[in-house]
Amino acid sequence: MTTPVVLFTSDARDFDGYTWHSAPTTYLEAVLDVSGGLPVILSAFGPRLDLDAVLDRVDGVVATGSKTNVHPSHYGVAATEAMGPYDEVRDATSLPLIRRTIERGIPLLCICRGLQELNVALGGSLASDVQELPGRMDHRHPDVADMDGKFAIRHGVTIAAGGCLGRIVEGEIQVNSLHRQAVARLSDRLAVEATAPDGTIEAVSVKGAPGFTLGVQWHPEYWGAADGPSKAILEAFGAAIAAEAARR
Ligand SMILES: N[C@@H](CCC(=O)NCCCC(=O)O)C(=O)O
Repeated sequence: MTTPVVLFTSDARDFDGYTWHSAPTTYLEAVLDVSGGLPVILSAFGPRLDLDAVLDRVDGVVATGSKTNVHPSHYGVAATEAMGPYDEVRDATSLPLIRRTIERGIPLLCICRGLQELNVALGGSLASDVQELPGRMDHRHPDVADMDGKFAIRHGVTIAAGGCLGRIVEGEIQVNSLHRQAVARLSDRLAVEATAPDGTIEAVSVKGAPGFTLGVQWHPEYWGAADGPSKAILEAFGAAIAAEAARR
């Protein structure tokens, strides 16, 4: 069987006089090493892209995390500087990519910003600085310099029984947390798959989706091989992309 090919979203980052279309290596390596997919990064050229031309050639899609936030104009809210930073070329690529991937039944894994994009792409909205909302935890990463500290496992989430995620992991699991935005109005096309103790939606799936579709607010890619639930999620995505490769 040929190796499944997995498409990754990219961020537009300015460095050394260029704009780079890039994705963090942790997501790429987790899919390569745990899910068994060949990682390919999609350029963030938005409407200039023929998405079907690339989706004809892949077996899965990953929408990665990012420090940047989905531009609030995509969910009917006026943008402020405090709600940034933004990456509008990423939005212009990821949001239609997510919708078309779901329509075509191609396996889709959305992580952190990716979950937020999934909700917005399907008509939902986001809340900013959730740590400032009454009764909510601080979901931002710890104020430390090292990446292992930033991505440390540090709060529980309760998995909804019998759902897409519930068939992969059960009960309560421990996860890392590096976000200041979260789902506000959940798209009516999404089902809640996990919640944090403060009620923050931590995982979703697409109701009636023809293929594997999972969004998680935490980062299974970072401890992909070492952490049981993370590995189970990546392996379940691996099974879905392998089946897609065999079908295609
Ligand atoms: N920007 C959004 C999404 C957060 C996210 O994707 N975090 C992963 C990267 C975090 C980092 O490297 O600092 C939000 O803040 O909610």
